Amino acid sequence: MIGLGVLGAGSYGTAMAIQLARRGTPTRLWGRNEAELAAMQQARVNARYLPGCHFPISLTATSDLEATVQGAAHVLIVVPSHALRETLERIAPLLGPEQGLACACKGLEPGSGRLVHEVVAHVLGEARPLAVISGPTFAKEMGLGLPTAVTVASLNESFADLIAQSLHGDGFRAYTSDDVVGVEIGGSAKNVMAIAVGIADGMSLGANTRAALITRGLAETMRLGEALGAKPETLMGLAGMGDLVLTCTDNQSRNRRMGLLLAQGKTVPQAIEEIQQVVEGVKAAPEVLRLARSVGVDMPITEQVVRLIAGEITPVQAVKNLATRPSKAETE
Ligand SMILES: NC(=O)C1=CN([C@@H]2O[C@H](COP(=O)(O)OP(=O)(O)OC[C@H]3O[C@@H](n4cnc5c(N)ncnc54)[C@H](OP(=O)(O)O)[C@@H]3O)[C@@H](O)[C@H]2O)C=CC1
Ligand SMILES: O=C(CO)COP(=O)(O)O
Repeated sequence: MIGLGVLGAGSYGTAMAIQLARRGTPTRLWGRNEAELAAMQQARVNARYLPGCHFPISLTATSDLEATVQGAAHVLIVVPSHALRETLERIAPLLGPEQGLACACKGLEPGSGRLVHEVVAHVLGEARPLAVISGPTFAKEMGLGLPTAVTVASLNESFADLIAQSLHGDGFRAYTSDDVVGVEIGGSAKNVMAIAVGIADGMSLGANTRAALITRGLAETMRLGEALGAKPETLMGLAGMGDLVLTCTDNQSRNRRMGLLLAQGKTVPQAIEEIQQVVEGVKAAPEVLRLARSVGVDMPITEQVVRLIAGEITPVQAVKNLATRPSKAETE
């Protein structure tokens, strides 16, 4: 049985490590806070980020990065997107040539707008196998072992299979794909849409508005995906529509909760302070919009979220701006 090293001991890194270990994969979970990781290893639970989800026997929590990377056949990175480059730079001197990387970060690099696979290529080159993992997967439900499905995408079919097989089983389904860009776009854009839907729900705009935003959010995500070479069926699948619906409709989503708090008149820093975990859509929104503009794609919902986050408009103005757009063909 191969061993995997999971980097990032927040809610999702912990849930991923639990699932791998549950399947019998010897798994080390690395986090940067020495005291917290020692406490986790002792208590067999991540009390801060994933309370109530107990560690299987083959899971070890540690703050020893070198041992985690060098003791693993392959490495799974589950830090927030803004910490991806720093994490890659830290592990670059530790990685062996045969080690593959999987990434479960849902976002774009702040500032550069690079997709996850582009950041990896920029730091480590393109020689080693790379997979990206995405889909409708709230950490808590995964950690509790409730049925869940994800997409594992890689241009290297056998690496996608290997990562999928390491996770698959016990009610957890891992599907494979070769559409890395589609999976990355789906995972990044849905967080922006969840902020939009949270705002609308926070303003009590009703179920019709929610359904319209989700559907038109999917339409603008698919336009962007198409322009970047993604397959439409990926964006209609788990990493697209699946995750969009999940994140937009359930209050486990931190992005949706951000929208709900913005609708109450809270500022972005106040909402982040209240949520206490990463809210990827805040940093992703301007990058998604910039990327869309660079390929000539119109993303009106994303644009309103960007302007609202920047403090340029209020939730009421954002709704008015969307509602007063001229009529057009639905499939345009
Ligand atoms: N939670 C979920 O349900 C899901 C999350 N994801 C994705 O997983 C990724 C991680 O999110 P999630 O686990 O939820 O976030 P959390 O906010 O739960 O945890 C973030 C973790 O990242 C760590 N971290 C932050 N910066 C660094 C850094 N520079 N170096 C090392 N570790 C760092 C934090 O450490 P510290 O505590 O020391 O600050 C913390 O352990 C995101 O891209 C998210 O979109 C994907 C699917 C589901
Ligand atoms: O990506 C997620 C579920 O698939 C988690 O969404 P949030 O980051 O909005 O909590």
